[in-house]
This record gives sequence, C-alpha cells and structure tokens, in this order.
Amino acid sequence: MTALIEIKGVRHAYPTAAGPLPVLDGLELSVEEGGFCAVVGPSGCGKSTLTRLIAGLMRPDEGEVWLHGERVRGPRSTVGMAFQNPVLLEWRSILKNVMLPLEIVPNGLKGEAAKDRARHLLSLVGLEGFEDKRPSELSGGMRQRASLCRALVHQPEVLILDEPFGALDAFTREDLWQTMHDLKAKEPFTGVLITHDLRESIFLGDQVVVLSGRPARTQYVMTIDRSAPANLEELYTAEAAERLTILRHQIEIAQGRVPEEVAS
Ligand SMILES: Nc1ncnc2c1ncn2[C@@H]1O[C@H](COP(=O)(O)OP(=O)(O)OP(=O)(O)O)[C@@H](O)[C@H]1O
Repeated sequence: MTALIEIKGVRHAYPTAAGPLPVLDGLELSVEEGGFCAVVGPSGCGKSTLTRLIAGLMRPDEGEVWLHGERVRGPRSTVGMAFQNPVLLEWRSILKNVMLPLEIVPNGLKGEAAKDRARHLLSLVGLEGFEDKRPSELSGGMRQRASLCRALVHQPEVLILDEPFGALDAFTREDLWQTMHDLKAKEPFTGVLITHDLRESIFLGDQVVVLSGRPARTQYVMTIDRSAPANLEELYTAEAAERLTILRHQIEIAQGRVPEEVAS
C-alpha cells in the first residue's frame, strides 16, 4: 500500500488584527490509498484548516502536502468535499445537483453518461425515484445522501467529509454511517473525515487521528482493522468501549484537562 495523502511537518498561522494566530504546528498525517482517516480534536484546533490544505484551497506557511505523489500547490478537481450543511441548489433537481461537479471538472462525463452516473450513485444511497425532486422536498438525511453523491460523482481520488453527519438525528446518522460503508465498497475512495463524534470515528475510520489543542499537532493515532464488513453491532462490543475510552482520554489531554503523563 502506498500513501495517497502525505502531510509533512505542516505549520500554519492565520494573520489576524491581534497578530498571527498559529493553527497548525508541525502536523504529520499519512493516509494509504483506499484508507479512511477520521480526524478528531478539540473545537477550533485546526481540523477544517487541514481539509483546506489537502484540497489545495490554501497553502501552509511551512511543510508539504502531497496527493498521489504530487505536491499540492493549488485547488484540485480530484478532491470531493461534503460538509455539515449540504448546500444543494434549490433551483436544480436532485439529479442536476449531483451532476454539478461534472459540469465543472475538466473532461467530466457529459449528457446521458453524466445522468447515468448520477442516477447510479443516487440508487446506491437509496434515493432512486427522487431524482426529479427539489432539495427542499427531501429530509435532512436525504439531502446529505445527495450531497455525498455529488462529492463522489467525478470519481475523486480523495473524499473529504467535514462533519457531514453533525446536524442529523442519532438514528439518521447511524443509517448514514452504514451507507458510507456500502458506498465505499462499491465506489472506492480515500477518505478524510472530520468529526466530533468518537463513535463515528471508530465506526468509519481505519485510522483515527487525534489532534492536540491549537496549534494542532498529531497527538495520537489509532489504527482499526477493517477487514470484516462493518456492522453497527460492533459499536457495542468491549473492544469498541476500550477504544472509546482511549480516545476520550486523548481528547481530554488535547483539551488540557488531563496532563499527558497521567494518560500514558
Ligand atoms: N481565515 C481565517 N482567518 C483567521 N482565523 C481563522 C481563519 N480560519 C480559521 N481561523 C481560526 O483558526 C482556528 C482553527 O479553525 P478551524 O476551522 O480549522 O478549526 P476546527 O478545528 O475545524 O474548528 P471546529 O472544531 O470548531 O469546527 C480557529 O480559531 C478559527 O477561528
């Protein structure tokens, strides 16, 4: 396996009226091709900044970001993104919302091929029959499913998910977690998931990275074997409870609520 995403010694500070605000401090991250990395950390530690760096939407002050052996120096169409707010365009049908990236990326599918691709993805997430609806006619969970299809329609190398399930109720969220696993089995991608939900991180990730408080560095990395098909029942095992305890402890360290030596 080769690393598809490599982040090496990334440092970044935002200029503010009060002077530079250091956000990332020597961050290291490596995600293998086909891997799914869940990133957790205290609020405001720099998680979204990390996603913007991977997508090439900004460049770090120091350090390097590599995607598939190429240094990231600008925005890349080979990255798909989905956010907590699905931001679908109300004047377009669900099908046309999903097709949007194909109109923007160079060499995207056109015409019937584009429609077939969008329809295929919508059927994979259980939205067959909703292609002609407007976004406001769908529930929040359905809109988020459509947004996932839109993020994947141009077969991006990397799918970045920034708290995509954060605004959903607990049952819908768990449904979407299972949908993510089904999607990944049929539409393989390399994923980075930003989340505040530790259960989500261990259910979806094969790697969970805990960032320290701001300025963030990589504080702790947990790897999870994903060779067996995912099943929500696995969240109720002793192994899951142990993982959650470890991660909760790491978050407390990151928040400065527990000294590092107490946890180790
Ligand atoms: N463009 C900007 N200019 C100045 N400061 C910024 C900018 N973008 C983000 N920040 C600040 O940088 C810090 C990190 O922001 P970021 O959104 O990356 O954190 P986060 O971990 O994703 O936050 P949250 O967990 O609350 O979603 C925050 O203090 C934020 O206010």
